[in-house]
Amino acid sequence: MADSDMHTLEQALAALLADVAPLSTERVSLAMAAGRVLAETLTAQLDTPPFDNSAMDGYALRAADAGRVLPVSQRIMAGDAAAPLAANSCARIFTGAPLPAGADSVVMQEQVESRDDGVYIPAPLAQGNSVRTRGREITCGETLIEAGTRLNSAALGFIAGQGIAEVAVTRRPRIALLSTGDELKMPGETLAPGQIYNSNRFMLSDLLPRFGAELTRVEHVADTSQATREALARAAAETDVVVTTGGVSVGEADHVRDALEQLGQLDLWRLSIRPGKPLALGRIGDTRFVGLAGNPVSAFVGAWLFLRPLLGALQGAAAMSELPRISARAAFDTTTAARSHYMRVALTFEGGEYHAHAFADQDSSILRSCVQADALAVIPANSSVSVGDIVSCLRLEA
Ligand SMILES: Nc1nc2c(c(=O)[nH]1)N[C@H]1C(S)=C(S)[C@@H](COP(=O)(O)OP(=O)(O)OC[C@H]3O[C@@H](n4cnc5c(N)ncnc54)[C@H](O)[C@@H]3O)O[C@H]1N2
Ligand code: MOO
Repeated sequence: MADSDMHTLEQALAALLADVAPLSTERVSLAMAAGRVLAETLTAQLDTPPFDNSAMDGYALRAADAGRVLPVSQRIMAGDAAAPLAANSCARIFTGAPLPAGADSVVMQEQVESRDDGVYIPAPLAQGNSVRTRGREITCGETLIEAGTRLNSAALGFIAGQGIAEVAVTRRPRIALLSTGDELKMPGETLAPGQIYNSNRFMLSDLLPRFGAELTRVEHVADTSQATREALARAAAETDVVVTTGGVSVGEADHVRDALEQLGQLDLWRLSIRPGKPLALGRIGDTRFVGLAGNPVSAFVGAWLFLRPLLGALQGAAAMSELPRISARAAFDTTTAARSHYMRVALTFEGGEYHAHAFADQDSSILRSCVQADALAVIPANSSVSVGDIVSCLRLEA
């Protein structure tokens, strides 16, 4: 097959995402919602903060009363209900405590002088000083968080601040991870001559749940056409996405594409990208199929470039369709041929700009090149890059 038969990354992504609809929704308690994608737009149910309150430990008063000694008429802790402020007085108040009716400002305690008959509060004092007003963060009825947002730690806290205990989220995509290759053994087993350990299984078992997937089947498949076909059929029957590693190239033990074509359809094969050229996309019934190339770097990069957007689309998370992009100054030289190169780079920030440092050996079998990587520098096909050139980088953020 000629290089001209290869598909671009953009063509492959378009084919992969063309008809993906978000999965069904379920309600989960907020404690279980971390990393999930919101399936409803949440509306604020109350003003936060729900009442005017003090930003400081100090004294609450009418700003117009500053510049004299005021007796302390009450003491208000966070969690107390405050009585209205007595005329010509101030209230001892602590951070988060409600402002008493009649007060319009707070002075931190470091700025007052204690006297026998009260506290001297210096003038001038601005109305609203050190007061956090009701609804400053959000008011009842405003949009709290949009549907399609992946819930991060701050979002969970923000939602909790509204007293919301349960949210509707998209069901996690069920995924089967099948490794192929008779040369593979599990860590802990003894290697016979010619054998190696299964790296992809451990790498992807960690990575795919970070993209929101639930791994419901993880298994190894023997290199025969029958075993491959049976394993794909079993996996497709119970999952939303079947992912395989290895067996998609042109070797005599590469049975994955044949099995896929017998059970379903191959939508696209062979990409003009490095690493990951033999990547195969397809479907078995309603189940999506992604066949990652077996070289560990190819599987790693393929997961970031294809499985993250696919899992994002299945969860209704638009922001997952593309990795965040930054510009960086190359700290390496390179030249590409017919395939665009997704180089693994470590980013540093010096002199006001990012610098991309490429691991020296960028072969697709060298998983070590990914261990320190925090981005993929995208080098277009048939181009060259010299030290100091600006390159576009995709950040590896799940
Ligand atoms: N004649 C050709 N040969 C190859 C081509 C080609 O176009 N023509 N493409 C090369 C490229 S590029 C890649 S990438 C590989 C991918 O081939 P497969 O996807 O079929 O993968 P395998 O042959 O099964 O394995 C490739 C390599 O990776 C090792 N491997 C596989 N699985 C694992 C695992 N789970 N953990 C660790 N290592 C794994 C495997 O032992 C092989 O060394 O094909 C080239 N060949
Ligand atoms: O496409 Mo392969 O992943 O370069 O070695």
